Amino acid sequence: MIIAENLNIYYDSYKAIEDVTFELNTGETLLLLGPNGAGKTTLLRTIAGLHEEYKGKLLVFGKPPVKARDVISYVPQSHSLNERVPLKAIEVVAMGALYKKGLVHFSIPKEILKESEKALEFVGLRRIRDKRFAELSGGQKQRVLLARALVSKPKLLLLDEPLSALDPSARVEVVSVIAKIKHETGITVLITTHDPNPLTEIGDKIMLINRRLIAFGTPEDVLKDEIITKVYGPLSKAVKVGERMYCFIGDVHLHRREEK
Ligand SMILES: Nc1ncnc2c1ncn2[C@@H]1O[C@H](COP(=O)(O)OP(=O)(O)OP(=O)(O)O)[C@@H](O)[C@H]1O
Repeated sequence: MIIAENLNIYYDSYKAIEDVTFELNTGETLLLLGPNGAGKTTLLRTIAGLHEEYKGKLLVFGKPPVKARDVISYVPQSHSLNERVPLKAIEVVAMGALYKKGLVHFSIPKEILKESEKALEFVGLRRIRDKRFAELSGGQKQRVLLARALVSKPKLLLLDEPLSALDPSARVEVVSVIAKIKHETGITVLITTHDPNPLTEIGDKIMLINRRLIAFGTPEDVLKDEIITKVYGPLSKAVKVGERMYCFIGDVHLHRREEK
């Protein structure tokens, strides 16, 4: 469902992603891992059809991303909602459907309201339907944004660092909603992350990039000392605990490069 072949992504003459090739099947969850500046957001935005400066092959459901945008939902790293606008949670969710239909409404059509309530219920937040978005906790806000992304019934969900800036208990809340999306909807999910550990259980595949593709495969294939040390240095370590892989890494790579 996503095919990339010799993909190069540019910002003018700067090549942010170089010669990346991979395929992801429908319904799989992919963790996109790499240090600061590796190109994770760039790759995600290109797959979302939001950045079109690329060469090589890139197909999403057999189409160039920009032609598949009606079935893609993208949740950026930091949301762009102006929290001074007193929107209720339910209104934020409904925006996900209104945008996709190109509608600008002062009142939410009944059908969209119903779908938005269902989406809020799915993320476990029906009870805060009428609370102001700005007053929600970090974990609740992220779950409302997931509901907003789901309300348009996407086939592909792209999440940019969904756990950053969340405390550990909020992370658990958000990971359990992402797990529910994976297990109950069949939506294909791509997640960029600095830290794969909270997500290794739900990642079918991991892609490790540092401008170029370093590794692509199952967590067991990729989270190996000889692979992660290539990107994160000799102190990084992969560990298996029970059936799960974990890795100890730091965002040291680019800092180290800058010091040279
Ligand atoms: N709008 C832009 N114009 C020019 N260069 C950009 C732009 N956005 C990103 N870049 C550059 O492209 C490279 C990849 O950036 P990107 O944000 O995709 O990395 P990332 O892996 O998501 O990083 P982080 O983990 O820090 O968010 C970096 O060198 C960055 O400076």
